[in-house]
Amino acid sequence: MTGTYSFKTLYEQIKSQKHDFWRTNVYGILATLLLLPIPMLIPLLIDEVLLEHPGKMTETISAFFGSSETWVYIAVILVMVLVLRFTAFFFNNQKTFYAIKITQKISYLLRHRILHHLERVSLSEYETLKSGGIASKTVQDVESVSGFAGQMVTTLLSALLMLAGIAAVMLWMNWVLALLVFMLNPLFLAFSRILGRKTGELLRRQHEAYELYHELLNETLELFIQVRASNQERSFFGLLQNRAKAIEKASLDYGYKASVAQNSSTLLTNTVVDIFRALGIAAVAYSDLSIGMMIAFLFYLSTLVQPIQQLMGLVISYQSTKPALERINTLLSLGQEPHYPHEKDPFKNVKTTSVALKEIGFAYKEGKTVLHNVSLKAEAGQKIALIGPSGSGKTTIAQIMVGFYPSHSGEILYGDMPIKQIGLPVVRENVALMLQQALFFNDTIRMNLTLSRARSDEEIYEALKAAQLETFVRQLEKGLETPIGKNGIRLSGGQRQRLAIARLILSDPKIVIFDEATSALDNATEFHLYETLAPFLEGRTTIIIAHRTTTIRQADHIYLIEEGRVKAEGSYDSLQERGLIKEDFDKP
Ligand SMILES: Nc1ncnc2c1ncn2[C@@H]1O[C@H](COP(=O)(O)OP(=O)(O)OP(=O)(O)O)[C@@H](O)[C@H]1O
Repeated sequence: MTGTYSFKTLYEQIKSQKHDFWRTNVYGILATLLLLPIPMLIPLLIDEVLLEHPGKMTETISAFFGSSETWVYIAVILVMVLVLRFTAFFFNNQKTFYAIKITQKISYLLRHRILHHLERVSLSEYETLKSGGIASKTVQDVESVSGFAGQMVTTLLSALLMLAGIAAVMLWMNWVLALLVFMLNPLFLAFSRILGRKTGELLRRQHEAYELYHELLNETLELFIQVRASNQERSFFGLLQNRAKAIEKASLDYGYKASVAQNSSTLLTNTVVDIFRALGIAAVAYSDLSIGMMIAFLFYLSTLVQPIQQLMGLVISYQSTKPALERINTLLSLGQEPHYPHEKDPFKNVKTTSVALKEIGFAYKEGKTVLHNVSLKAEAGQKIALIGPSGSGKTTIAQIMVGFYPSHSGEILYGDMPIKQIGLPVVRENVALMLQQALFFNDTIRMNLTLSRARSDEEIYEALKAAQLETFVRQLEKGLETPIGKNGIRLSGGQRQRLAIARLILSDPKIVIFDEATSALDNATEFHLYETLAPFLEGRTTIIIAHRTTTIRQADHIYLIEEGRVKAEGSYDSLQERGLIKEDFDKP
């Protein structure tokens, strides 16, 4: 399911719901056919009853009911009209039900497609996204597109049929007037295209204003503490106020002009109806058109307004759906992670495995190489450490190991098997990357530990114990069900890191990569934590990225990374002898 979404895709999706599509149309057609004769029935009574020109209708009623009383004619026709109207009402409701079903299905399919695409979006493309934009695209724009689909399903066929039916009846009544009426139709549609283009552009601006507002609101609330600590509330909320004002202006522009467009089309159609009313009276005065027929003709003329306005509305919303589709396509055209087939499994039936990078070259942006021919290896069960100054490329190496940025040169091997034959989901299932800054859901301790996987309380407490957090959690009134707040705000920095470590233990990976994962702890706590973690890490390939000498001392082998290159490697003692280990790499 790749590629962009177009009107053709929309059409295919409507078509794929064949049964509901046909039900909508059959009910629509039935309702239209039932409503079609209504405008003619009562006016015919004028000619045949009031003006005493007996015709087919009165003859049939007399033959059927054996009475020529005026009230019988009126009552029979009234009952017929009411039966037709109520049955059409029932069919119209059925039509609406199936049309809404199609519309909602299209909304769902479209959201499903966007979410499916986002699920596998490449990290480099993800970094360009703003969450507010995604929210408005997946909510407002999807609604616009599915709303248009619904409008098309309900109105297109029945409006055309109604138009054709009324045209036929009017031609039969007075072909000159009818032809005049129908010659005006293209004018109506051209007029609505112009209106549609104008309002479509204004709607696009309104959506853009919403998107800018959502983006900033999301970020400001996300980083609220930072904003407050920097005493920048006034500036951020000031900017938000400006964006709220921009929404007001864009919505006023769109709301007003869309309503003017709507009123203009009503005005145009009403004006035309008025002109034809006058022409109808002229036709009675100067031709053989009867009064009853003229009234019927005028009723049809008023009825004609409905399908014409429906078609005009469709043309207008086609124009405003175009920008919504364009915006949705900006999401659908984001690059995705490559799909590597799962041909080999180096993690199967082993406790751990080796990991190696072979001549990795990588740039986030073209021309700005971050890694130059980096080669390194951790044998199965070995602990290696990556050290080096800030910005030298250590985190990038860790992220490349788990396939976050696949557009690199060189090879990544697990158990001597290339990552391209293992598949990214399998690698991530078995290799845990502990981030510098662990991220948490605004949910309970349990959910943040298990990430919704099924785990027993016993397993969870065991992991908490290994991460030295068991006593703390047991003392909490709600225990594992305690909510930790937005990004774990109700926990201390150290508790957050320990929670992340408990999560790691619970996921039982074959390889662990610590990217400065314990940097928020003080020296003694960190030392103690690695000591506690020792049984868990024992025999598991471990890669530690750290600044502190206490952390890297436990490594079997150390790589010194500088400016994206492996500058030196060896044991802690050998590097120290060469004067390559500094207590703090960021200090000159
Ligand atoms: N997502 C990104 N997009 C563009 N450039 C990036 C991105 N992430 C990192 N960089 C750049 O790549 C270089 C290496 O960064 P990296 O985070 O790998 O360094 P590091 O050695 O882990 O640093 P630190 O010790 O401070 O965490 C830096 O110049 C950084 O600015």
